[in-house]
Amino acid sequence: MTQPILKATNLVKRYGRVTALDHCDFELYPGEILAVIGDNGAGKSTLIKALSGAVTPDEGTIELEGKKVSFGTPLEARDAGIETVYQTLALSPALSIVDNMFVGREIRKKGFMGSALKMLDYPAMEEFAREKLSELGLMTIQNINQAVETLSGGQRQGVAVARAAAFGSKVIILDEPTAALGVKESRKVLELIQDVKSRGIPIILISHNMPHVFELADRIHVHRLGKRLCVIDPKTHSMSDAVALMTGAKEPEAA
Ligand SMILES: Nc1ncnc2c1ncn2[C@@H]1O[C@H](COP(=O)(O)OP(=O)(O)OP(=O)(O)O)[C@@H](O)[C@H]1O
Repeated sequence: MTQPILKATNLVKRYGRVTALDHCDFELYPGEILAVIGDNGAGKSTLIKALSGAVTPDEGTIELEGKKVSFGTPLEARDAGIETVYQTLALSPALSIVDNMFVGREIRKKGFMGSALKMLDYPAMEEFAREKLSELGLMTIQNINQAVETLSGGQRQGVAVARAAAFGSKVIILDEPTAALGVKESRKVLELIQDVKSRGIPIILISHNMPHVFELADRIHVHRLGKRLCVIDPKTHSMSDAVALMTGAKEPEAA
């Protein structure tokens, strides 16, 4: 079998007397969409935070492309090629689309103007943003200098996913990408996720929306009580199987 691109073994994370991750294993394979499902409080967010450098696990190991990694901050994970789009979108509403795409990694002008005066190369940034948005079919956004607060929820999510796809060279993590969206907007974001997958970037999708999970996922990681209970194939399991496993109404052997 191919090597996982991202793998975690025996992750433990405790918050006082709460064990949010209880010897949890995880694998993401190249090119796949892996959904992570689980009841409220099962530990999905903590798992994703551990994989993306937002929390440091107390025990366990994480490997990216077969190499052990230990991220002290989300920035370190990002630099290693893991991009996360959080449910509470980390976009700055008052800034433009271009500015949001480049926050923290702006392109400087070449030579002295860039290195000493720290002047930004706006034309280059605009060109890059336009290219990335149009690659993902997001060019219905007319003006990339418009403030993000003037966009619809779906368009905002689109910008956040495009940013992740533009910079996330190895793994993209999407935390509830359709949670706040209407039917039409969700549809666009689902298509966008398929587009990102077709570019060969593997995706971890955390979602409570079973129809969306079953539409997109190649495999489904079922999380219960702080650990991976099982991985199911959406082609051979039903949504009610998944929910029963998630809630403990059913055990994996009987699934
Ligand atoms: N910063 C924290 N401090 C204390 N306890 C925490 C913290 N973060 C998470 N927990 C606890 O860890 C457990 C797992 O939480 P987590 O948010 O990972 O679950 P989840 O599966 O993502 O839930 P949801 O679907 O509701 O978002 C919960 O009992 C939660 O209360």
